[in-house]
Parts: sequence; structure tokens; C-alpha cells
Amino acid sequence: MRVIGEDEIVSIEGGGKEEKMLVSVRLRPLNSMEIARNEFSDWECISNTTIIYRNSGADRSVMPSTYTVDRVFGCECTTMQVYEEAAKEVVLSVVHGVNSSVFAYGQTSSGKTYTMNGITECSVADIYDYIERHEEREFVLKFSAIEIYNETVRDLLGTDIIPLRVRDDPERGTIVEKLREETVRDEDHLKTLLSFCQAQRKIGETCLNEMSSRSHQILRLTIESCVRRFSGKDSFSSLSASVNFIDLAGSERLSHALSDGTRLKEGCHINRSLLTLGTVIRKLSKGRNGHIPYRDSKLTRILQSSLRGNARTAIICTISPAQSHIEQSKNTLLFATRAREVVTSAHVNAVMSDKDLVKYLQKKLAKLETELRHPTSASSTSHSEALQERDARIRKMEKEMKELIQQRDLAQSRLEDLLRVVWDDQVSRDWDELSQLSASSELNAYEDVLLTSDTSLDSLFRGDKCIEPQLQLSNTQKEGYATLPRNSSVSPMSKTSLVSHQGTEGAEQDSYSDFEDLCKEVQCIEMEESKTSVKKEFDPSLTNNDHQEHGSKDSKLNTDMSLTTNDNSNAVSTILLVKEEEIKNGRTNGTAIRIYTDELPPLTFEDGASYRTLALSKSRSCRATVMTSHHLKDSPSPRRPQGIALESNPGQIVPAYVLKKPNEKSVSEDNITSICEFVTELKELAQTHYQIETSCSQELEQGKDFGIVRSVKDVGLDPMTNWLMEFEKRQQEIIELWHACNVSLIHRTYFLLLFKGDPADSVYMEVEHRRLLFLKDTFSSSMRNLRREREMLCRQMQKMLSTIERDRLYLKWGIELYSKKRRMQLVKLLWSETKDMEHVRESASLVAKLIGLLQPEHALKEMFGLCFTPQLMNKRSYSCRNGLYSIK
Ligand SMILES: Nc1ncnc2c1ncn2[C@@H]1O[C@H](COP(=O)(O)OP(=O)(O)OP(=O)(O)O)[C@@H](O)[C@H]1O
Repeated sequence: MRVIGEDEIVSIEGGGKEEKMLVSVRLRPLNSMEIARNEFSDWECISNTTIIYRNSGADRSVMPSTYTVDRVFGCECTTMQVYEEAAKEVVLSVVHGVNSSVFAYGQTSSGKTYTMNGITECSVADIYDYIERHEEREFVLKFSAIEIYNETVRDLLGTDIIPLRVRDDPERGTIVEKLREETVRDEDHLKTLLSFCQAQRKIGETCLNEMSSRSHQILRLTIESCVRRFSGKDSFSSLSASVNFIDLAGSERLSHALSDGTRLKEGCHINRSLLTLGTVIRKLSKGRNGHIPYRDSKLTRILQSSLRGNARTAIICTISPAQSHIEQSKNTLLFATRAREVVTSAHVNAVMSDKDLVKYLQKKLAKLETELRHPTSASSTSHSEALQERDARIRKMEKEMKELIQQRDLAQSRLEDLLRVVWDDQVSRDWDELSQLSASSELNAYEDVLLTSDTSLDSLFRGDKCIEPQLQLSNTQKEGYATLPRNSSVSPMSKTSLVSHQGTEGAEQDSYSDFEDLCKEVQCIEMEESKTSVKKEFDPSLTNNDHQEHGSKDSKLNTDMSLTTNDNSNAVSTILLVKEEEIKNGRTNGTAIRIYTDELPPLTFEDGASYRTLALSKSRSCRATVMTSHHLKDSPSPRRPQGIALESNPGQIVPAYVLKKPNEKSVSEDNITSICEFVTELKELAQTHYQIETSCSQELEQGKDFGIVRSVKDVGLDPMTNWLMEFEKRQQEIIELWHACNVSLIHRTYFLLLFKGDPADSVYMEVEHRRLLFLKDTFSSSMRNLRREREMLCRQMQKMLSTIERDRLYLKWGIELYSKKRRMQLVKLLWSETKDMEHVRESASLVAKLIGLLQPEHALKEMFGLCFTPQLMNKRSYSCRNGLYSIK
């Protein structure tokens, strides 16, 4: 057993000390496989700190290169030597209350596990040696271990393979939830735990290494110590720190490793997380400013404090001497030289004992009391200055708060107004298109008869969305019913409400495709799912129960009348039939009837009631509404589309029209009420969140003043935490719905980057969530826009990224460098794994980069309250719609 001298141990007392990472390189000897392939080594350690590549091979295109790090170990060096010079000092900081980490980094089969196993063994021996020699202190050792395999975290001390969640704790930083921590009894116990973890770790055979580690392994030993007897000195007597032994999985050229199936997938995950580690190190090496993407992988997230924060860090980079691995070795050395520039700031983690704490507080109290009783001029001046400063801060905060409230109110009222205006506008435009289309087509196409009543409107259209035509009464027919025969003189206005299917098929298609977009955009248009459901709606033989299914409980006309039609006829006119007596009574019961007009059959209604033809005219006062929570939750088929399907194309829809009697409150007006209710509901929601947040921060503030901060949490009142949990849950649901609804990737990116968990975002989250629920259940997903967007992103990739950047991306996303359609392969991967938040964030950041969205926070959040998907546009502006336009 070696004895460590006191002077050997680095003592860092007091505040944080900035220092660079300790970086060394270890070159392993050629292994038997390499020797069998007649490989040779061109690496030479020319000094303790410099390694050089001489390139004596046939290919002289690669120039010799020199790399300098803190320490270089040639193939003749033992692991003990490596430990003594490259790790020991850092590792043993832990017994002095300073966190530390030792990494092994390098390509697969370069000797990481070989080196780390030795270093862990030596460290354990030295730590126990130190403990034995310091009897005046009492030590408690705790051990935990994880592996990160395919981006899932697993407890190596357990035999189950349940993935563990990584979470950010406000006090402890990034933590792994439910991770086991064993209290170590003695050195032998620790060794047993280490071998258990080793056996648990994922190992697999690859072409380059029979026993390749397929996961990143992090072993953590926490050492708490305190003096056995209180010394009486006014100093910290308890220390607590952790040392991490990190054996990373090895990077691999997938082509070299000849991986497939599971190994290939593992390789992709390994490369991706190592690339993130490389990026983090590169950014840190340039200074601490700017965004460091720790959250891009679980590895960097968990190691965040070791890479930047309160820890001393040593990195041992291992390389293979073989000529065939030259490229990977050079990458490793590049990583090493960058890591040398990274600075961490370690400090002693001292824990005050209760006795010390009481003494400290008593002293402080006495000092404050003295100051209060005998205020010196200096102290009173500083008090008044502090008060003034505080007042100024409060005033500033009040001002900011007012501005924020104003902004929020403005956004909400805009949401309210624009929902109406946008809808009015768009439906009018669309209606114009439909009118033209309708006017240009022959009216001898079949037309649908829609006879409906105010009482059944709510059920027929689910009370959600409707357009408000004016009702005109005309031609009372002798027999008591009215028809609109072919070529009859229908006023142009009434024609606009009829839809023809004959001729102008191309225009029709275009119109319908735009129309489909329009319908997706606002939830105001009802649709019918299929021809069969239309028939059901029109079929006079339906029973009352059938109609009740559609909510038409009072549809007496349907059941009472019998209708004779010529089924072979292909020409149908649309008329509106309303019982005359019901109109007189101020109420109408009715249904839609299809009438064939080639040979207009006599229509006989059993009840002999008289009916009138109602010509529909277009109303410009189209109104929009939004589905309320009532509709979502309580309705028996809450999001079932209603409306009229076109027989020639059942997938397409036409708007349903509502008959309105003068001076009668229309369903549209009801819908305006529901918009208001909805907006009010959202406002209330936002306000509740806002109040909770405010009261929470006030309570915490008061708690701080009175030393009761903990009590707020103890009783479980942590609204911020609740909100964040709620936010994450809702965000996950939205992400999945985006995927299901084929929502624009750019829209997703904007939304994700803008709404990051601020309580004021709740209103937008709620709107987005409801909108997507509606889209999902109502519309068959259209891939077309998404496909075009992907093509656009492919083009952007060519434009915005250099070849090197693209190659890095392919590597990161596991795409073969020389495979066909690499860009499209990559774009197709974006946003594909909805459950993996790291993947989602990476996708968003790449899309943002491709569309030049450098500062997403500058985008207006309010825009998400207004419109989410492409607006209805004419054909000429279509390409725009598939691009950035869709995020408006
Ligand atoms: N310095 C060394 N001296 C002798 N043998 C070594 C040395 N380094 C590594 N080896 C041997 O090389 C082989 C590969 O080493 P090891 O498994 O540690 O590589 P690795 O980098 O951890 O690989 P992977 O990333 O695939 O897990 C092992 O058989 C190991 O014994």
C-alpha cells in the first residue's frame, strides 16, 4: 500500500479556484489483430507533453502533425504511471471537499476501459489509505453508478433495466431521479460494487473490439467527512464532494466498424452524444460566453458541472497507433487540445455543522442588534442608500410588470378580434372562388337540398361553426312543395350557395385543395366524413333515433314525409324546403333532401303540409368561432365533422349553410358568444397562472426574509414546479399531435423555441393543444405541405451549411456519408422521434438554423394566438405557403 504525503494532496481552501482541465494522451501498443494486418505505428512521443505523427507510409499526402497536451504516455507506460501523473491529483481533491472527474475519451478499442479500470482501482486504494491516516475525521462513502445506453439512463447497481429520468433540480443541479446510492462499508465492499457494475454494463462485439463498451459509464463516489470532535474554531468542519470516473463509449467510423442492426443504432447514439460533448468542449474552450448545448445529450447534461462548474477535471485521451485509425486518432488529439483550454472553477464544498451554524447566526444577530442600537453614520448612510436602491428596483419592476400585462391583454384582444376578422376575410374570399366556380359550371349538376331548422342547427353543425346566409323566400308551389328545376332562373346570389360538380374539374380540384387548407385553419367549417354520412343525413327513411344521433331530435319532417325520387337520374337540384306553417310560427323543423331534376318527380309528403323554396343567398357577415372545451369534452361525438360531402369526391367538403330568420339570434351569434367565452376562459387561465406565479414568488420572498423558505416547499406548495411539470406534459402532447397532424416543421420549431415554460405561455399552449386535437380528429392528414417543406429544407441545407457542417450532421444523425439523398434522409429524420426531447430540441435547432432563425425569442408569441397553419392563398403564392408563411 502506498502512502500519500500531505503535501501530495492539493488543498483548495475557501472560494472557487479557476483552473484548466488536466489533459493527457495515452498511446496503446499495437494489438494482435493490427500486427496480423501488418499495421505499423507512425506516432512518436517526442517529449513528456508532445506527440508527433511522422507519416512514413506510402500515402504522404497527410502532413506530419504535432500535438501538445499536459502529459503524453507512450505504449511502454503503465496504467499506474498514467494514474500518478494524469489523474491522482485531481481524484484526491475529493477528500478535501472538492468535486472531481476523470474521463477516458477516444475511439473504440483505443484502451479507454483498460485505462479507466486501472485508474479507478488506484484511486480507491489511495482514498482508503488517506482515510486510514486521518482518524480525527469521520468519513462516510456513498457509491452510485449509471450507464447511458442509446440515450437512456440506467442504474448499474440495479438488475432491472428501467430507464431513469434526468431532471434539473434548482438546488442540486442536474440529477438522475430514483438513482440508487449505496453506503460503502469498506474497501472490499466498494470493490465488489465496482465489479458488479462492470458485469452489468452493456458490452458487445464489434469488428474492432471483441469487448466493446456500448454505453457511457459514470461511477460516482461521494465522500462526506467531519471532524470527530467539534474543534471550537469558527470554521467549517464538514466536507462533502464527489469524484466521477467516466468511461465513455468509443467513437467509431460506422464503415470501419462494419456495424449493422443493434450495433449500428448504438454507434449512431454513441457518435451523436460524443459529437455533442465535442461541441460543448469546443465552445467552452473559446470562453464561457454564448449558449453551450449541454442539454443536447444526456451525457453532457449529466456531466455539466464536471465540464464547466464546480469540479476539477482530468481527461485521458486514448489513441490507437494503427495506421488505419489515423483519422480517428487525429480527431481525438484535436479534442484533447481543445479540452486543454477549458477552465473549471472548483471550490471546497464545506458543510456547516449545526453547532457552527448556531454560533455563526448568534454572532450575526448580535452584530445587527448593536448596529440598530447605535447606528453609525456610515451604517445609516448605507441603509438609506440600500433602501433607495430597493425602491428604484421595485419601481422598475412595477413598470415592467405593467408593460407585460398590457402586452398580454393586447395579444388576447388581438386574438379575439383577428379570429373574427381573419375568418370573415378568408371565408369571403373562398366563397368568391366557389361562387365563380359554381357560376361557371352548369347548374344541371346535382345540387343538394338542405332543409334545416334552428333547433337542429346546433346539433347538425355541433354549434361550432357556420356561415350565416340570409333567408329569402320564393315561389310557393301549388302542391305544397317547391323545387328548383334545372335551368330555372335562380338568382346569381342564390347560385353562389350551390356547388356544382360537373366540368371545370381542374379548377374544382384547386379550389378544393385550397379549401381544405382553409378548413384546417379555422375550426369554423363543418365537414362531412363521407358520402354515406351525407346519405344518412338526407335519407328520409331514417328513424327518429338516427336523427337523434345527429342531435336532430325534433326533426319531424324527416319521419313524416315520403319522397319519391328517380335514382337513375344524375342531375339533382338543390332546394330548400321549409314547412310553411313552421316559418309562420317562427320555427322550422327540417332536413336536407336531394331531388333529381332531370325528370322532376312529384314529391309527396304524407302530412300534406306546404313547403316553400328557400333560395340561399350569400352573407358577407361570416363569423368564426373556436371550439370550446364543452364541445371537446361533453359532446357525444365532440369533434365529429359535420357538413356536406361532395358526391363526386367524398373526401372534399363544402360549407354548411345556416338558415336564419330575421330578428332571430343566429347560431353564428351564439358562436361569437362562444369565442368570447373561449377567450375569457383563456384569459382566466393565464391570469390564474400569473397569480399563482406572483403569490409563489411573494411567498418565497417572504419566506426568505423570515427564514422559512423551506416550509413553503415542505407543505408541497410549489406552483412553479407544478406548472413546469404540467408544461412538460402539455408540450409532449403537442409534439405528438404535431406529428400526427403533419404540422409544418417550421411552425413546430418556432413554437418550441418560443414557448419554453414561462407561466404566461400557458394560454398559447392551451390554444395550440385544442387546435391540434381538433385537427387530428377532424381532418385526414395531408402530407403534401410537409413534403414540400422538407424539399425546401433540403435546399436550405445546401445553401446555409458548408460541406463540413453537413458531413458532421450526417455523422451525428447516423447517415452514411456517401449514401444517396443524404440531405433528404436527414430532413426526414427531423422531428421524427416525438418522445425523445433531446431529438426534438436538436431538430428544432437545425430547422431554425436552416431557415435563418437565429433569435427565435424575437418572434412575437402573439402570432401563435392568431393563426397556425398556412393561410388560404391563391395558387400563385402556394410555394410561399409551404415555406415560412406557414409559421405566421
Ligand atoms: N495500454 C494498453 N496496453 C495493453 N493492452 C491494451 C492497452 N490499452 C488497451 N489494451 C487492450 O486493447 C483492447 C481494447 O481496449 P479497451 O476495451 O479498453 O478499448 P476501449 O477504448 O474501451 O474500446 P470500446 O470503446 O470499444 O469499449 C483490450 O483487449 C485491452 O486489453
